[in-house]
Amino acid sequence: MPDIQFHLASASPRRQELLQQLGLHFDVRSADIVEQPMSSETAADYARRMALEKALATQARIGSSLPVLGADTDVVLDGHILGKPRDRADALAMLAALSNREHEVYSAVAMVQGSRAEVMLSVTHVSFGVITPEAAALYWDSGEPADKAGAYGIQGLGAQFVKGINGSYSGVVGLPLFETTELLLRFGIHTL
Ligand SMILES: Cc1cn([C@H]2C[C@H](O)[C@@H](COP(=O)(O)OP(=O)(O)OP(=O)(O)O)O2)c(=O)[nH]c1=O
Repeated sequence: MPDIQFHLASASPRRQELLQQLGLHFDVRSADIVEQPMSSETAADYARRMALEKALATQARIGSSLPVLGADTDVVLDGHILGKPRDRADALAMLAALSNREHEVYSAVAMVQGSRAEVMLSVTHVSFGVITPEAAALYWDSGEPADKAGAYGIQGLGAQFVKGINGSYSGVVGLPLFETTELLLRFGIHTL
């Protein structure tokens, strides 16, 4: 096994898969932080802050000199942040709000090493077709929405609601690979 190049501060299996897609070597050291927007904090500032806090919390916990990567993905509707649903009712309300409309997905990635910290943000516009209450209930029963921002997964059954996407597909799934590659390069980690 080659030496690891950095630590991933995330429990998200999607983020691990996306980094593996680029052939990177890393270990997983998930961060446990409070994920709650501050009053009057914009979606962009919140996503950036969460990605950075995840990276910093893991760096402080493990005390490694290697870079640490954190990320955060949020669905944003009319400026309101939709994180992961609390329960079934919350998920059904999110899906009803997203039905037949366009929303944005804010996906931030942060890298820290020593006292150095950099953050990048990707914003993607996603338009949904109609989601009937019956379809939303069946979708919840599939188990897919429970651990995903906005209560959907574009990479799974949720793809059937997606009429169009303008931006970063990997960003919607959980880690914008264009920005991530740029960030890794800035810390001397090459993907090619
Ligand atoms: C919109 C969308 C989100 N998601 C997922 C990506 C993220 O895992 C999750 C958003 O929650 P996050 O809080 O960004 O991440 P997480 O709690 O899963 O993992 P960690 O904090 O440990 O890094 O939603 C999808 O998988 N597909 C989608 O289409």
